[in-house]
Amino acid sequence: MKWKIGDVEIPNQVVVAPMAGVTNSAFRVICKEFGAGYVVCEMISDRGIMYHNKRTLNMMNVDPSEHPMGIQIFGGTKETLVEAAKYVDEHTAADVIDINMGCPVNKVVKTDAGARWLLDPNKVYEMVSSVTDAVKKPVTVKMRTGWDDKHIYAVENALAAERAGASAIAMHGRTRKQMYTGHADWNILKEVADHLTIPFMANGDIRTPEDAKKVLDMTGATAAMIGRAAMGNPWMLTRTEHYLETGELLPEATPNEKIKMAKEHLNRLIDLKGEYVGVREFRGLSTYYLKGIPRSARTKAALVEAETRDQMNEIFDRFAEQTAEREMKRAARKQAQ
Ligand SMILES: Cc1cc2nc3c(=O)[nH]c(=O)nc-3n(C[C@H](O)[C@H](O)[C@H](O)COP(=O)(O)O)c2cc1C
Repeated sequence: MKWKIGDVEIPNQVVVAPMAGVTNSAFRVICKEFGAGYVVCEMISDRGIMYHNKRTLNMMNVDPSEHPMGIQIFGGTKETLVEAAKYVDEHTAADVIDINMGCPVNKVVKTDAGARWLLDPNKVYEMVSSVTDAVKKPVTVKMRTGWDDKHIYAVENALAAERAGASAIAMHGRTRKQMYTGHADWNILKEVADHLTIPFMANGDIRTPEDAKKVLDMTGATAAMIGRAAMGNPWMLTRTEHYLETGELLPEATPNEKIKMAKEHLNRLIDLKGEYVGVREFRGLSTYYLKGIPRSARTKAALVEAETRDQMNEIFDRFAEQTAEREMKRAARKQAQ
């Protein structure tokens, strides 16, 4: 099902959540190739943009195959967010500007950024309207449900952003205090979806294609925003898109497919950031590709210590051989029975 953020057409209901250290351009392109309708970059500091920090500006490079995509900014004051949004509007190829109102980490909320905004719907209105007034691209906001269970202003904050001219809202069904513990509360997401007239992306704990269908049916959200479940598993996006369209569940990727894709992801990250940084950033991501594959613990431990592309590739190749051998032995045993 197609939908729109402002005048930007999104071809389906599968959205990849912004994830720092994960949704850089290398991974976003992969997500697009695996069927995501819309992707959001990792959060980018408003001050980094204002001071033209080289690393920050590099984070905003957009590959032509990524569209439609959003660039997410975070910051603690209206003025700095407006300046950063204007920069994204005028100097980047992003289709959408997203404002982070969900980041729970101390370092961020201490500067009044991220989830700190959630404590005051009036401030949300004021800041979002200043941003929407200043830019041409559609503006969206990604929120959590509230600060803690005593300060849940999910509906108020979402409506404030809508009144302020936001073109869509995404909401993670946890409070700031929860961080990543407990469960995402899809009931609150339903309440928000019931009140909004602009498109709404439901987020939190969508782990399978069936979960995506369930959250869409239950909340009436426009799209399902998927974060952790896509890490090391872009097939989750293809499978979800296909399931939502047809009701048919495609098979999961085989270990061999996963290893091949991991190597491809590593190559693309190195193309983007060079071998030294690419390998180090891929250490943490590499293990997600092996999640759920039996006897991968030692391989994971080796990957997080690898120093070069060749070392990583050798580790992956050795593991692929071992897995294939085990598979052959199992098949032979089965035939002998
Ligand atoms: C490693 C990681 C980095 C994240 N970085 C961001 C970020 O930069 N901006 C943001 O709005 N949310 C960020 N999030 C939150 C996700 O976008 C999402 O809201 C959360 O993971 C819940 O969705 P999930 O259950 O599908 O993972 C991050 C989450 C993870 C796991």
